[in-house]
Amino acid sequence: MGISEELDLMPKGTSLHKEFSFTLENAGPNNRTVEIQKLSQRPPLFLLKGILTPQECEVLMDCALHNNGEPLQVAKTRNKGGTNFTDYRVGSQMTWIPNYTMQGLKDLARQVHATFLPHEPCFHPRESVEDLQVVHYDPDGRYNLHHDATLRILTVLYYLNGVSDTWFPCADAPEGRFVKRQGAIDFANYSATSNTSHSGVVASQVQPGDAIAFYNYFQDATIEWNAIHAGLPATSDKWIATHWYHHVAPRQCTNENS
Ligand SMILES: O=C(O)CCC(=O)C(=O)O
Ligand SMILES: [Fe+2]
Repeated sequence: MGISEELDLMPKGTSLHKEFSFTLENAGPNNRTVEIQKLSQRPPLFLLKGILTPQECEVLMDCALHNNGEPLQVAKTRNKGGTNFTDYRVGSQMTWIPNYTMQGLKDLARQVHATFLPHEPCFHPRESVEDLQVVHYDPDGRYNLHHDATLRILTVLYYLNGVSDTWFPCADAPEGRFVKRQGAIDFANYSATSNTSHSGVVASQVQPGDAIAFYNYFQDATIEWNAIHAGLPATSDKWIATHWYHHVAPRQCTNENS
């Protein structure tokens, strides 16, 4: 389950290039060469330079804003009992773009899958990748520290307007850096504020159309807790889109799209 040997063995800080070929709603070139740079080993975290064009980002934001005429939903805030963290977004609105409704979106998802999950037994889009979630944060909106599990083995997060600042406080941290208690992580030492100095890795200074990809599980299907992350307070309006990939057990494979 999970990462290819090629991506796993890449030293941190190095890059490789992959060809992608898709067209989102006729908004951009078919072929593109994407630089994939490794930002950390634990979790395996990658920056994808220019996987979308700025024009394609506009198409996605526009689609999210006019989704069937429905307004974006305001994300709920849920207090997880304790004052240390709220496991939800603050100051944001979101919607979903079904993968089958936008030309090229399925192709994008399929090609990302082929690069990042080559060992998965098959690719059945309706089972292995969720629809595209598009989120808008107001200035100062944020997503407090959390882990994307369960079931989501790979997260691919597209930065649509060049505002990023996704923080991975435990990236490449020594074992035991985080504390896991009674099934929950103690996040007390990691408040997602903009004025602390940030340990680990912060995905920052991206261009519209750059993305990050990271694995939430080890190959043996145990959870990679070092993948916890937060969306730091947005410095201005922030737009992201996310595809979450799931493991598909072999018995679920069908011939369709496999
Ligand atoms: O906004 C960000 O930078 C992170 C978003 C995130 O972690 C999520 O949507 O699961
Ligand atoms: Fe997340």
